[in-house]
Amino acid sequence: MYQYHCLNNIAEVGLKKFDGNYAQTDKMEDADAILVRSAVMHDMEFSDKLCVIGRAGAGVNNIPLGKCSEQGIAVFNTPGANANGVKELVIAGMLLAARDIVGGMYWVRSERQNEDLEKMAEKEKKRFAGTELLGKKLGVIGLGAIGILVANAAAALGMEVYGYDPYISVEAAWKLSRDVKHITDVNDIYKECDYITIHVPLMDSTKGMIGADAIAQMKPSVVVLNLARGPLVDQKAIVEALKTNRIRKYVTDFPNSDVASQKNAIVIPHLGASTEESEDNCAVMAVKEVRDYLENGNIHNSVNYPNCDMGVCTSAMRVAIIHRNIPNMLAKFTSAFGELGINIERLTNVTRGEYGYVMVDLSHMADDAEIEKLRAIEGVLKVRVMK
Ligand SMILES: NC(=O)C1=CN([C@@H]2O[C@H](COP(=O)(O)OP(=O)(O)OC[C@H]3O[C@@H](n4cnc5c(N)ncnc54)[C@H](O)[C@@H]3O)[C@@H](O)[C@H]2O)C=CC1
Ligand SMILES: O=C(O)C(=O)COP(=O)(O)O
Repeated sequence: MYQYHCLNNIAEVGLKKFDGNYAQTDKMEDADAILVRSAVMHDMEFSDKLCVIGRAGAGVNNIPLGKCSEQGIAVFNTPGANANGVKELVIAGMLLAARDIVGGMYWVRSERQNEDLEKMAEKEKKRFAGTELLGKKLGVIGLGAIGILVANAAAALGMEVYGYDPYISVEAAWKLSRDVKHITDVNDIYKECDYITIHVPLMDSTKGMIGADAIAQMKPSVVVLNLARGPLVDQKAIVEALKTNRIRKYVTDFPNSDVASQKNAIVIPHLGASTEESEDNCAVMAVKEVRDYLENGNIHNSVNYPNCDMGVCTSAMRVAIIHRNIPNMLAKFTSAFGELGINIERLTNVTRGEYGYVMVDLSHMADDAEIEKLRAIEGVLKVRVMK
């Protein structure tokens, strides 16, 4: 029986994918698996029992990846599962910035008892007028699951789309509309575009990517959209730009009081992935990944360990070993099984950066004392047994 713990609300349709071999626990220390959305895990301690963290979503900056890797805990996310939800909010964000729709709605509400409302609206509407998206230049920084959908949708709306992503995957490039102009210098986006939207993960290398230098190059009429993570945009620089009308609008999904206090900020309470569809997609995908890892040792969409798939185990026993990616590890494992007189029927060894992962299907069961011998090998971080 496996136990899982939820740090956030995870959609029911996903939790239902756990079968009778799983029970939910309120105690994190008892869990084999944790499911999480945006709860910040950096100060949490993890028990030796914990094997896997499933992030029902894309961003993993709330999870201490280094600590997890060192403790042999696999971390998964759900690539693309909420991308459409975010894309739709980005399009909504551009439309909300183009005309003062919200200001206009508040004005109507404030005058709702006025008998002359209909007539007054025709007089006052010029205060809320704006521009159209058609023909405007949109710069998309980061062409992953979300950036691609935004770029393609904007192109379909008649925008001239500039796309920048020096690390774009081949699969992503295939999905991109041929109308999107390939930009190799992000400064061209800053200089040329009427709308700029960022869709990169928050990492040390991307923190503050849009800062005072980038803003200084932008047109004063620019709308900057950040539905990726607050700190990707230097908060001091953007507040200053809003205060001095150096930019037209800042649309963000990440509220803080400095930004929310600015007249030209459109601030949303992190709703990008908060649609029924995205929540369901993420939960189902996360539970599927967690189950395949716990039951079969297979790794798909991990953000800290290499992918590995040996299907379902048909041998007497499967052993999965997370280890440091240093010389001679595989030889140590195979000779350990040899000394125990256990035949290896199938073996996969994959590595990613500092870590390696070995799965072996064995001809007969090893006992606990024999498995302990594997755990004692220097460089081994975690050993799991699946029968
Ligand atoms: N507001 C919300 O509710 C949501 C926000 N997000 C945020 O959006 C981010 C992106 O999500 P996805 O598109 O699903 O991720 P993804 O991993 O599919 O795409 C990220 C893209 O950024 C690119 N990239 C990385 N560094 C870059 C750089 N320095 N310059 C340009 N491109 C760079 C990568 O090559 C990749 O193509 C997430 O990491 C998360 O922080 C994601 C989902 C929901
Ligand atoms: O998937 C992401 O990166 C998100 O930001 C969505 O976060 P949430 O699951 O809505 O707390």
